Amino acid sequence: MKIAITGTPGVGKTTVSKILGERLGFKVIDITDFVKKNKLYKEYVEEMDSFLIDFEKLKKALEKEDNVIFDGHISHLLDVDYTIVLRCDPKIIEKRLKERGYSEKKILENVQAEILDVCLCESKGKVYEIDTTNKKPEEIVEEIISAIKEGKERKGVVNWLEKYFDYLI
Ligand SMILES: Nc1ncnc2c1ncn2[C@@H]1O[C@H](COP(=O)(O)OP(=O)(O)OP(=O)(O)O)[C@@H](O)[C@H]1O
Repeated sequence: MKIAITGTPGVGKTTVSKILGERLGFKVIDITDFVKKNKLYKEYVEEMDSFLIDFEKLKKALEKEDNVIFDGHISHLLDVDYTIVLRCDPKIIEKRLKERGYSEKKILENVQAEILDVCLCESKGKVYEIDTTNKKPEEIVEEIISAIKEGKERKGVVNWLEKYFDYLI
């Protein structure tokens, strides 16, 4: 089984993926690290401080993986059996990315992406969305395991637009 753990940067993907991998005995692949290490990108985009990923090369490089968790904010674009979309209050994401030393511009871009449900809208196939706000990582992992066991699908659990509209203007 291939599971994507996706969501806005700072939402808690890596934290959750590590615990989930231990619980399921699955390998965890950090997609950003994997792309950099294997040079699966077309170019580095300076102003965005990010890589333009070569998706065909990336998918080919991952196609033989099984019993694996793809941890990354674009993992929902890969060929997976289940996509778990983590959500979190944009204020918390903003605080976490500030603590990480991101630029104001990059923080705003990511907070806006969370408000606009970007990862959720791009996710296809079996999707289960979780609002992780004020939940412990272990709690989130339990919810993921039971959702996958029961083949549950869920979208539309949060709506940040009304509360945080000011971040978009
Ligand atoms: N459920 C949680 N409760 C409290 N803090 C959390 C939780 N999940 C993650 N964190 C904290 O939030 C920060 C970001 O977590 P993490 O690195 O897992 O996010 P991420 O989505 O993988 O980010 P990125 O995509 O940028 O790698 C870390 O400091 C982590 O300790």
